Amino acid sequence: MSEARYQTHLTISWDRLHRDVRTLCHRLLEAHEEPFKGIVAITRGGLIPAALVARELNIRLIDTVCIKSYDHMDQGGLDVLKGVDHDGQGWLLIDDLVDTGNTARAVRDMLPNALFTTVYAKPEGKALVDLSVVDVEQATWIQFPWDMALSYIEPLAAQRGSSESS
Ligand SMILES: O=P(O)(O)OC[C@H]1O[C@H](OP(=O)(O)OP(=O)(O)O)[C@H](O)[C@@H]1O
Ligand code: HPA
Ligand SMILES: [Mg+2]
Repeated sequence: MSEARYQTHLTISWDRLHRDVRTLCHRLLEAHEEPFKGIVAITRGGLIPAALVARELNIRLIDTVCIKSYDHMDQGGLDVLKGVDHDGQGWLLIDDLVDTGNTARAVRDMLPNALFTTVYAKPEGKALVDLSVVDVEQATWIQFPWDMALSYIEPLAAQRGSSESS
């Protein structure tokens, strides 16, 4: 599957991401009194939310499941590079988003007893996670801040001038 299935973009700034992760942390603290044994971050996208959650929930033990599914917008087969040696009981599992749910399904099988959270969730995968913060439409591509850079843009009047002269 590729780019063609995405019709719109949702651009997430660092500020927005930080706010959405803090909302996730509030919900975790409200629902779970027992401290987590640690965090399992799903690389690479889960690493940044995992660091922010670790700070808010005062968690020092962080492990990873290393898995790759997409090459930019092109979805390929799942490539699991590293797992963990437990079933997730008492652990918090974190990814940036769930889209088709392919990654979530594979990681669920590896850690069936972890509490699985993502910051963003699309409908096809949402039921696979225990907790997510922001619902995003299936046909929307989420642009994360680590995949973007600030760049110069022409003033509107100059853009109009160039379109009128062409
Ligand atoms: O629900 P799915 O359709 O499986 O898509 C979601 C997964 O895809 C992305 O990871 P990706 O494989 O692009 O690797 P990355 O985290 O290293 O960017 C994202 O970080 C999720 O892990
Ligand atoms: O919408 C998305 N944005 C970034 N990475 C992704 N990997 C799967 N879906 C997405
Ligand atoms: Mg990922």
